[in-house]
Amino acid sequence: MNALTATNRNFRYAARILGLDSKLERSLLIPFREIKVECSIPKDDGSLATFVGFRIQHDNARGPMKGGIRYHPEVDPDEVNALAQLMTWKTAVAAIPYGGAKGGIGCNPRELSMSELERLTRVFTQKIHDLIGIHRDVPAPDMGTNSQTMAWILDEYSKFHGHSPAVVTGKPIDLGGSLGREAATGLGVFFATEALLAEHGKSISNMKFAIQGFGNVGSWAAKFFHEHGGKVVAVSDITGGNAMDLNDLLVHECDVLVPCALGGVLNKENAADVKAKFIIEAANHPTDPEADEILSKKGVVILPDIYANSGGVTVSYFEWVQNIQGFMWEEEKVNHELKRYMMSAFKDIKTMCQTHNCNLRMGAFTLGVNRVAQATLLRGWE
Ligand SMILES: NC(=O)C1=CN([C@@H]2O[C@H](COP(=O)(O)OP(=O)(O)OC[C@H]3O[C@@H](n4cnc5c(N)ncnc54)[C@H](OP(=O)(O)O)[C@@H]3O)[C@@H](O)[C@H]2O)C=CC1
Ligand SMILES: O=C(O)CCC(=O)C(=O)O
Repeated sequence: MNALTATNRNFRYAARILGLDSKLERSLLIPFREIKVECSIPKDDGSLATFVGFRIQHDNARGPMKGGIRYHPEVDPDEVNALAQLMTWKTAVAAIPYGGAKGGIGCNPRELSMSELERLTRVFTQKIHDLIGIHRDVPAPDMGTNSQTMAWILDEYSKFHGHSPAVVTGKPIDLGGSLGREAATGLGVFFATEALLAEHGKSISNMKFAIQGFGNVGSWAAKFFHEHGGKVVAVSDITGGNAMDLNDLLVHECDVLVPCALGGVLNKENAADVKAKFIIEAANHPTDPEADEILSKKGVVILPDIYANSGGVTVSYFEWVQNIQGFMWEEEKVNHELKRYMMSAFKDIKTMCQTHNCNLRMGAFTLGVNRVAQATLLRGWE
């Protein structure tokens, strides 16, 4: 199922549980603004290459829009739309004062040199600079982008608007980045997993973990599970897994499966074969609604993306706050606050699950959607 269809379906289900007015539902579903730009750059050999860049700004009722920028060959408007919408519910679940956005460029960063990536990032920034901003829309890294990408955006944006470190998060520390942001999504995944397992009378120690994707999120999550006595029995990146086929990892014998790469990897083709008892959605929308149904019938507990991977955007918020305060926090404080936010969101999700007698995905969706709906109603439409 297409990522947008799947995300809309989850939203509509949550809206029905909450009894939202249909006009409000429609207003929350339609993105605030969709930006599509042509990005042409000279390649290192002098030839011309043209890419398409997107920034979808989904909702700003609760604050400036926030979300990563992805460089990947499969980036398309529907996927970016879905990811932007997920950011709106995620920032609300995390109780941080932001809306949601997401961006991306359809390109293969592995096939571009550093100088080509820099030119592409600068051209994209030139095309969107007047639509992003510290109190408008604040990008961050996602798949295929990193702190260097953010440094180029910051530099290009600052040429138009003056030095503006808070316009992006996930920056290098030397440019105003936050201590702890690099590890934050993985650390948040760890805190979230710890909270879920505790609910089931279990702990990280001695549980077997299979991790798909070994980039920023997957590698940090694996490190934290390992350091706390978890057994990481399988990992994979795009080139393969440790002694197994790429897709076999998802159905590998383990207690906890942690997808940390692309969306839609758990679908009706493989869901029945999943052996894990717990799935921690560190990636965005890794589970198709059809797989959701199959897995829940099997009794698999799924911790949804809009909570499980919210550690990244939470520490992005701390970075933005530090930039605005002009004061740098110690890493201990960042991690302590991250744990506090993750625990508090878990408690709020559980309350929604009890109130509405629903699973964790709908607990998180109803929590996020309700907060955004309330903010929208309070602001009004005049
Ligand atoms: N970075 C962040 O702060 C946040 C990221 N996320 C989500 O987490 C996920 C991962 O993001 P991030 O770690 O930043 O991205 P990275 O680009 O750092 O890493 C992605 C990883 O996935 C691997 N990969 C790509 N395709 C496949 C595949 N088909 N099978 C197995 N592995 C694959 C890549 O392999 P290779 O290196 O070989 O290309 C790489 O190891 C995404 O869904 C993202 O949206 C969510 C919240 C915050
Ligand atoms: O750190 C951020 O602002 C956004 C992270 C992100 O893109 C995500 O949570 O999916």
